[in-house]
Amino acid sequence: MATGRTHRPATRSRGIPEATVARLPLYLRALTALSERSVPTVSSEELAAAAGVNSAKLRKDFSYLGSYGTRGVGYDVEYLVYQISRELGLTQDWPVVIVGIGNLGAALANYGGFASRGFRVAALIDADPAMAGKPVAGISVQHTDELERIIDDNGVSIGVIATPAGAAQQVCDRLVAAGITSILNFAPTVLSVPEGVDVRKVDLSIELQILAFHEQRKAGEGEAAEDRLPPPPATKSDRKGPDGDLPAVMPA
Ligand SMILES: NC(=O)c1ccc[n+]([C@@H]2O[C@H](COP(=O)([O-])OP(=O)(O)OC[C@H]3O[C@@H](n4cnc5c(N)ncnc54)[C@H](O)[C@@H]3O)[C@@H](O)[C@H]2O)c1
Repeated sequence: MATGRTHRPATRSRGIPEATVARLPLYLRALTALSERSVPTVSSEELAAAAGVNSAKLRKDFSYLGSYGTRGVGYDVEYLVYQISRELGLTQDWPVVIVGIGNLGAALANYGGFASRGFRVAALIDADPAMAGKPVAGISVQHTDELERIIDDNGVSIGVIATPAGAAQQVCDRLVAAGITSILNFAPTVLSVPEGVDVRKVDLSIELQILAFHEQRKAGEGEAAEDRLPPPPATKSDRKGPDGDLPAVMPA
């Protein structure tokens, strides 16, 4: 559910548009589910439906990978899993540091989905001296004083920021100065980074606000539709007797 933009031009060096890159994880998730069910091949329509993407778009996306499928057979599931994983750089291990081990940082550290996708949590870092040495998800939390050494020792290139918003830019600057070139930011603030550093922002409250907008529109459409409807015809129960309740449809 990552949202936001990377600070990158619209196309990558190998000519794959950023929008295609953003859909590759969706295909990969759908393909992994098929692979786990030992499904050997899949049509573009089936895969598009499973990934929630338009099938013409999917075929165009796969053409960037040089994958065209076989007419009448579809795409080879295992090979596509490999191709997309390779394209996304998931065939290698990516050590990740999480900075800010509060509610969110601890939940992220405990999330098993990172490791299974090639993202190994190499270190947990927090500014609170009382946290230092405490085990979270089986890893001992280290103090921010150690940040640069930890990144260097572990060859980390991806940092996750889960600190309060007020601390995020300063943490980001230190991560970048220490050699981090990709940041996943959960703090509700916009980070400034130099050229060549990618930032992805995850903000659940923004997602909820977008849903609220759609809910409001649906409610508005419902009310407008009701306004357009002619009044329903009076039924027997509407026409209660003189000593009953008021009729729902008043006589003209
Ligand atoms: N993106 C989302 O959808 C989402 C969801 C929930 C929370 N958040 C955000 O995530 C952040 C963390 O939320 P939380 O509920 O875990 O907060 P929290 O208060 O439980 O944890 C914050 C942790 O950051 C540490 N910290 C503070 N300054 C630091 C610094 N300079 N360097 C390193 N560590 C530092 C604190 O010691 C604390 O352990 C907040 O910015 C919050 O708004 C985002």
